[in-house]
Amino acid sequence: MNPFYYQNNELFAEQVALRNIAAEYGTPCYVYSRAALEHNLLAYENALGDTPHLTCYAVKANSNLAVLDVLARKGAGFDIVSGGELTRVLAAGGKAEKIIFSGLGKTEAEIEQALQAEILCFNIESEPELDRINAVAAGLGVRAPVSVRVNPDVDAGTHPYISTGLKENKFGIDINRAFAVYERAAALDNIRVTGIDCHIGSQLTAIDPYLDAIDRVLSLVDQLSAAGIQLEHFDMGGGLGVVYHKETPPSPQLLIEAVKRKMEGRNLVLMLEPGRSIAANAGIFITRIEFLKHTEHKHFAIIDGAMNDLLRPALYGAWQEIVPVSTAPSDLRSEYVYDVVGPVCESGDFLGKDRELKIAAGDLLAVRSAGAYGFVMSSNYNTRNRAAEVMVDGDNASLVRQRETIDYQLSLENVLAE
Ligand SMILES: Cc1ncc(COP(=O)(O)O)c(C=O)c1O
Ligand SMILES: N[C@@H](CCCC[NH3+])C(=O)O
Repeated sequence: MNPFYYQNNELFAEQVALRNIAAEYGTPCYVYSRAALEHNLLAYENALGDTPHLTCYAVKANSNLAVLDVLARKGAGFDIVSGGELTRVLAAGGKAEKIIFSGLGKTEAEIEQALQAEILCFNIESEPELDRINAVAAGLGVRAPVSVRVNPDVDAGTHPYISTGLKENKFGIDINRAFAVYERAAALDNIRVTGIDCHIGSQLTAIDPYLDAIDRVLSLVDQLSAAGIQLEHFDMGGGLGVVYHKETPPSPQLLIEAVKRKMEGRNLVLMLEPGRSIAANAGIFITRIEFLKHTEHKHFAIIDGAMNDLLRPALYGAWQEIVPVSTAPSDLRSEYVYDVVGPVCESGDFLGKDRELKIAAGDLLAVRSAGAYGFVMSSNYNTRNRAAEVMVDGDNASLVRQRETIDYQLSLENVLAE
């Protein structure tokens, strides 16, 4: 499903022209489609069918309250990595019993907050973390439900910065060490061992790395079972890729069918942590061209959006499609191969390089597939206000996060008394 389409030379989000959103809420601005979010979650739910499962949306991909609310209403669980994300999910109506807590640096306060909320499970990533959770649970007089995130040493075949399942990565517990950790965990008074987890990376475009990882993890599940440690769930993580450019990722359906075959005959609830594959193509980023700058060597489109708004191109050299919001014929537009750059004082501040565009100053551009790891990775670099976020639902557009103001930014800071 693509909720962003052209009609009469105008780019729409569902039934709302992006030009109207820009006029009302200004630019730069993120726009999300409710229907696409729901559709993307349902793709997993339909593929899982009556398999016992829980789809836990990875909140880090896009944590806007309206996004969480839309997914919670459709029954999603949530994968969180901080106390802040826990607060967001609960504020958006997510159910504590459908929350799993991932991440490798959980603080005592975060653990306590999650235990008090009675979340479903902690995915632990180290032995000191296990001990910390045990101690905090003891202080509260409860048993903490725990699953070990195993690092299966599988190459996910993705960008090195977002590959997580190799032994040199900081994530998870080495699969060769995991058995001993389970034995220790099972013996702790305030820990209840409930599951096993692995997440090997993000933007995966092939099924095989998942299946390799699952084989390794299931063989550990069998060893544990033989030793009397019975697990209730297997969490396969997230990571399924989307189409940004020429990638050909499998659909959730294909992936889930292959995973279900591996899981056949096992009495394990299947858990998932998809982020990007739910949010990325449900969002678009709109920005206005301030100036066109033509030099002897290059043509630049200087826009009002920047790396502080959408970091992926600068951080990973990521390619995201950039299209004009209006394609109406106009003699004012000049056609060149442009670098689309922001006003931030860094040469790495670009949203796209070498893009063939027919544009004029004042035009709006849209960056596709920006719903995941877009706004959430934005910053105030260069004292820029973070962008507005808008959600479209049919023919209605609502502001779901107001543009920051300079007063707001300065209100967080103080000067010394003298
Ligand atoms: C533990 C964990 N779960 C889930 C995700 C979500 O990944 P993705 O957005 O690629 O589906 C991530 C990010 O890679 C993660 O680190
Ligand atoms: N931030 C990354 C994905 C990180 C995945 C988190 N574990 C991206 O934009 O592609």
